[in-house]
Amino acid sequence: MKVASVIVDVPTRQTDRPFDYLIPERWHGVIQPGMRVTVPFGARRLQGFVIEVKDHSEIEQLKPIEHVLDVVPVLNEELLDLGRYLTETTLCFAISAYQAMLPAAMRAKYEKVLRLAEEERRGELPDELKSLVAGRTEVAWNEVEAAGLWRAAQKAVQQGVLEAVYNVKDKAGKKTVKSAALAVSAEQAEQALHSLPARQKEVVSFLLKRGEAVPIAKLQATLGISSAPLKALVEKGLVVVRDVEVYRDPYAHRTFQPSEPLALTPAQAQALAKITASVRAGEHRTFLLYGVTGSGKTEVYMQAIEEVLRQGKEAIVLVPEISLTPQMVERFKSRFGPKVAVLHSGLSVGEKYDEWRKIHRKEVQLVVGARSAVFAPFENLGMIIIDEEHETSYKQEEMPRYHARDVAIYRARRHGCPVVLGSATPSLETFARAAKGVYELLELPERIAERGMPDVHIVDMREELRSGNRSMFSRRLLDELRLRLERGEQAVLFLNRRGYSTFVMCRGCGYVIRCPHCDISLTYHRAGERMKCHYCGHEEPLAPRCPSCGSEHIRFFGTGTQKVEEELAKLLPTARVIRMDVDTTGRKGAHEELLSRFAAKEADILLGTQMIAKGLDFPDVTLVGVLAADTMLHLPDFRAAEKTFQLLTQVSGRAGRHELPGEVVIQTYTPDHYSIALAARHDYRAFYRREMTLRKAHGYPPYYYLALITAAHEEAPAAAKAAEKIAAYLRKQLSNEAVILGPVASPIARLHDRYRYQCMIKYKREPNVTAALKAVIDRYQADAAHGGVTITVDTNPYMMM
Ligand SMILES: Nc1ncnc2c1ncn2[C@@H]1O[C@H](COP(=O)(O)OP(=O)(O)OP(=O)(O)O)[C@@H](O)[C@H]1O
Ligand SMILES: [Zn+2]
Ligand SMILES: [Zn+2]
Repeated sequence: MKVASVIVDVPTRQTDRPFDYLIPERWHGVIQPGMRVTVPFGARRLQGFVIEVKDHSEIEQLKPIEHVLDVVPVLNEELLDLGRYLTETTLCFAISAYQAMLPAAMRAKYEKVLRLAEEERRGELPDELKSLVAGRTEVAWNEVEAAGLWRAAQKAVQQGVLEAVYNVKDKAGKKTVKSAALAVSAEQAEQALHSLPARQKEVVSFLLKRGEAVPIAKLQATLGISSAPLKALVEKGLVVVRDVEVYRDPYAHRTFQPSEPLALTPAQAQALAKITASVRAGEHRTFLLYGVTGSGKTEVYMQAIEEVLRQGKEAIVLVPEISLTPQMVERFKSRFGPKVAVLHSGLSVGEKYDEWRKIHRKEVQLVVGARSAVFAPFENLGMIIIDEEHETSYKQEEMPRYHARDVAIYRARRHGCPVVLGSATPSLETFARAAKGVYELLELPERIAERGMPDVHIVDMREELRSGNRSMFSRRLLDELRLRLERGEQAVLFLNRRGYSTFVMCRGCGYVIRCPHCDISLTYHRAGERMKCHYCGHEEPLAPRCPSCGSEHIRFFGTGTQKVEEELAKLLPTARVIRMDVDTTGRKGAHEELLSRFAAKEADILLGTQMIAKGLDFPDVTLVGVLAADTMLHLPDFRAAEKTFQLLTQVSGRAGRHELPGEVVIQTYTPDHYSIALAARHDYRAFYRREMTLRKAHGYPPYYYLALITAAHEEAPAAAKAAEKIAAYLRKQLSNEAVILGPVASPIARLHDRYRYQCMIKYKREPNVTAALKAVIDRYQADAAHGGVTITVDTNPYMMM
């Protein structure tokens, strides 16, 4: 008897375990762990992943597997284990973990076919398949299944004669081109040659030389012929025209100048040597490459990757979605050409699937991609790089709530290879580990070519107000902008809109009202004119006057890019402005187009949000302006200061990266705040020390662990009651050292028509915590089934809302 353990595609607590199914005889030896199947489940038929194949089961009367969806496993053993690890550490359902590893196309509607890999290999097909395939290049999966040719097909796929392809129903793009190929054998074609007219002869010789189908457009262009000779050849039966699949290549219209490795600076060489030593030794290590902006981290990555490829291994480079700019992609494409696959959210479902398939079939050795690229199904990993490792987008905010850094380290340990975390502003967690020697610190303390860091001027907006300037532009920033226009140089203006507009700040003195217990900003609630702490529930009435200076200018903050653009048009009517925000970059390719217009100097000022903070490298940008440094500083989030420091440093880093020196103007109401003052001085270490002291004092990471539990329901009292019950239960289960805050209304108190309440656990050593949280999920999700309350648990929260 052969039995498969299957994780079915129903993300609920009750179904979150393997179910056993009988493997029918015809699939013995065919079904392997990591394949997807369909199985009967109650009255339904469900998809699922086979995670184990065994010889018997405790269960009697097993139902058989109905269909097999894959010809070869889509998840290898390592990824199956990784799924178990994610289930344990993030408390997700196993099915969510496995789904997260596959491209969306494999969850979408598709039609599966088996396709001949190359015409020449038709002869290698086993006889029974040969007659089924007959003259075709592909056959539907159902046909193979109906003919009972399972095993033969699987073997042919493993030998590379056939390929299993999911034809995704994708509107985004054509995936075939009309191509011409010889319809007869090479000998027959050569014999026919001398009886052909000149033009036709050229075509046949060309096809003979190429030995494969050639797109018709290309054929005609290369030979400079009309369609007539082709038509004639088709009529003679010497040539066939057919649709040939091409990968949807989002970069097809681009040509990449090949780039050569640069001669490294001593600091770069030293960092590289450490990394490559670890690659060659095949040992797992985690490096922190801490290099100031413009210090040449990318060059170190690229040369380290070269070593990995020389070893015959593969590499993954993770880049935050937001900095996966055409510029960044270009650098890797130029260096590594067709060896690179690129994965990011701008690709259509079909394009992503094509890139994934290149990896699965080992046609590429390098992946550059956003968070989920960490699951790239390489089997011989030689290195994983995480660029801008401090970015919070590496944490997924839905199930499985994984952090790419943890997944990278898990995989690298398994493959015996290094992880390289790179940043100019490492996260506190990471720098603390490097300081303790858990990670190895590699430093690039200076910019390339002895270029200095840009001069940063802090402008006190309270002073502007006092001098009667009510504009969102300070006099200093406006003067600097004018100067750039005169000199024909470029400027980048940054407006942070991720900020919340509900903190309460005095425009007179910059004072922001904070929770006395948690050291985070209080949030303003219009109902009842109150201010609340979203960690511990502390609340107080809205102050009519500033508690610090007595001013009545206590107001709420926040303005949009569009308003800034309008004001710019008034103040600097001759300036050509490109605005980049969610509104102007929604269309596919818009992002790229706007940036290339700026690069071509079709504009003087690039005005934008987060999306312009990173990865950009323009030679003529000599001024960076930050319009409101405070917005992020006062998020109700204990990482607000860290995020502010990182953002200011990254934005400033866009200035003066080439010959021309750069200047930065930061406008703020709180010029003395350490995160702003230290960012202006480019002093990461001082910031690190200062922030660590505060984290320790208030019991936050990296000194403490956090877990966030959120209960949501259409009715507020139901959500609140569930959160209360959970808090009470956790207080009983955990030791006195664990602090359980709340329940309180979440900062985003209502989402998708559901009210949200949360509790936060702060703990240091709490062996019981995973079990307790699992129990919470079990108990309250069972309740939820009738009550409608949903519980989410985040064991390493980054979104504190
Ligand atoms: N060894 C080198 N010699 C000459 N130029 C170099 C060298 N290394 C890097 N560069 C160039 O220096 C510039 C800055 O490098 P890069 O963009 O890699 O910096 P970075 O550390 O990634 O910066 P950021 O963190 O701001 O993105 C690039 O234009 C790059 O081509
Ligand atoms: Zn004040
Ligand atoms: Zn509080």
